[in-house]
Amino acid sequence: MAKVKTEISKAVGPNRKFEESDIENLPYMQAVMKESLRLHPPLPFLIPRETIQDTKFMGYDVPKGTQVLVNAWVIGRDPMSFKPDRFLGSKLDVHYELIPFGAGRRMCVGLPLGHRMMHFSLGSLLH
Ligand code: HEM
Repeated sequence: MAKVKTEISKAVGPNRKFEESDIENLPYMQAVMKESLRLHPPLPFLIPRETIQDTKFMGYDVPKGTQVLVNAWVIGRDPMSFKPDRFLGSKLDVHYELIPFGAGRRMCVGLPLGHRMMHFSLGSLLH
């Protein structure tokens, strides 16, 4: 928390409000958000999907019409320690590195908006 506040103080200063354009200059705050989403995904099972045809996946037969859930909560529990630095320098949309918004061609189309809203809210609060 102290590290994010210091970063915001340096980038924004005391004489104006936090602005959306400040987000790109706050790499540590972005890393904190990624680490928080990894450990606490808002949609722990993402969005349920259904197979449209009989499928063989990693040796398993998955019949047509099967509901498929991805347990992002469990996937994001390893490692358990809160260490934002692990995300410094990474991009949110890197394939399968971070999956609270899903992955692949049906991943969240609202990612850019959700991403901005979350960072803007957190940045404004801490500033
Ligand atoms: C923190 C904010 C959000 C999170 C964590 C989130 C998460 C997700 C997840 C996990 C999926 C399923 C992806 C998959 O199956 O691979 C999804 C799909 C979707 N999201 Fe979001 N979402 C967020 C914000 C938004 C916003 C702000 C919008 C719209 C303005 C939005 C619109 C959609 C739509 C339309 C889909 C369906 C995409 C498809 O099936 O092709 N989401 N979201």
